[in-house]
Amino acid sequence: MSVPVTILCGELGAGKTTLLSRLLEEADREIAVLVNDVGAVNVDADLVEARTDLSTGEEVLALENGCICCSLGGELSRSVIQLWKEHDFEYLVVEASGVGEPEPIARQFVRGPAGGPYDLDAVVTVVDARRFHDRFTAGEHDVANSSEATSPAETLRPQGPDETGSQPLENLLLEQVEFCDLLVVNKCDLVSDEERERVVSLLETLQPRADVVTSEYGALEPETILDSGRFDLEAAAKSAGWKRVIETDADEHGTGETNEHGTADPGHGHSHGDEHEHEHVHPPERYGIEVDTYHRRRPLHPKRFLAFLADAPEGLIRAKGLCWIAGRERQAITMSLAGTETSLEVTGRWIASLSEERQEQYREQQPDLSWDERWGDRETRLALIGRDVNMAAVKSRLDDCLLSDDELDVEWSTFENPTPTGMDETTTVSSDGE
Ligand SMILES: Nc1nc2c(ncn2[C@@H]2O[C@H](COP(=O)(O)OP(=O)(O)OP(=O)(O)O)[C@@H](O)[C@H]2O)c(=O)[nH]1
Repeated sequence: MSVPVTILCGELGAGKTTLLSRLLEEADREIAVLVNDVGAVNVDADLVEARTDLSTGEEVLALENGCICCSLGGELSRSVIQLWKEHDFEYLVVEASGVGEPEPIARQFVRGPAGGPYDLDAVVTVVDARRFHDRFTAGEHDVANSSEATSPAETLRPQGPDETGSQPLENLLLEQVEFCDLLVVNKCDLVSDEERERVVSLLETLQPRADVVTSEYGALEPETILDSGRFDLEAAAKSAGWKRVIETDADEHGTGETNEHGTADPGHGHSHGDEHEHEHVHPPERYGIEVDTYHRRRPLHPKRFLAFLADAPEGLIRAKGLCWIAGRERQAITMSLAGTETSLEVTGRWIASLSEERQEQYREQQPDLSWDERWGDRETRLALIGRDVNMAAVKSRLDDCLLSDDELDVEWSTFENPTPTGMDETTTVSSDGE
């Protein structure tokens, strides 16, 4: 029988090790642990080992070569298969590095060789309630003095992949939230009841599919974490709140031409009574959290768009989707804004930039593909999630970034354009003035 696995994610210091130590103390079964910590390999392993009854401690295995997600190709699978062959245990917990993306790790247990002996039970993300609150839901008075506008030149940071991947930290944090089955809001002793509720509410918007539990020092019943049977790769891959918002928008407003600028302004894609409604989706007015979409079929001016990102509206917590930037007629660029950081990454190619023949092939395969006579599939379609933010003003500022009629007629390649060109290339922009 395959061994169930729980993957434990969360930012550095969120309380993963604390939770795990309690789990090992309280669970009445043999649990093996795979620990991986960037730059501090073994520290956690020692800690966990010291707190468990395992006589040899051998069941705690540390990946020596750094980040799980960077050595995914082989080492993770090899390690867990070796562990399974050489030891006798009933459950495996993988404590993922605080900077890893959970999805590739999860895939190893579903599609990779580790899928044989193991069965992924759940991906659990631990959130530091205090830090999450301060980072993403701070009220106006908290952020008032951090809003000095900075020029894009000062804040642009082109990045390549390094040991933390190519993503800014806040983006990774939200990706860990958006790809999981259970969210543990830890360190609740450090927030007020209202702050806690605000965090929970925001998490439910960012990730409507996950269950949310709160804790202090990771004090949870083992059964909350283990044997939940929650994991479903397809559902997890589609579950991020921003993806649902975009899908609902596309479903409701179709794919065809809309009004001036090709605007498909959907209002709120998640209102109650909507047939696309899912469990946990809550009224937008709760704690001032709002969800909206932005859809235009007109390119963004690179410089104005970057200036907007460098001075992003304070209440905008999450914005994600594809953008069409003038001068990048081939590159479909994914914009991912998380808190004060935005990454722009080339994640594909517009079909409209392919040969006629290939375009036809693609369009036959995707009959629902949104297609414009003039621009093909090029468009900007973003999900917007914010708190106490004037969404109409956000969209109006985005509209100011679109090319004017006059600009549509000039050569777009003459625009100064620091946005990425190559596949997987990323440019990051920070709006916190750092
Ligand atoms: N106040 C408070 N402190 C906590 C809580 N949970 C954990 N801590 C403390 O926070 C610090 C970090 O906790 P860890 O469990 O090591 O966090 P981690 O997520 O494993 O951190 P990394 O291994 O660095 O990724 C430790 O000093 C813990 O004692 C909590 O609920 N409240």
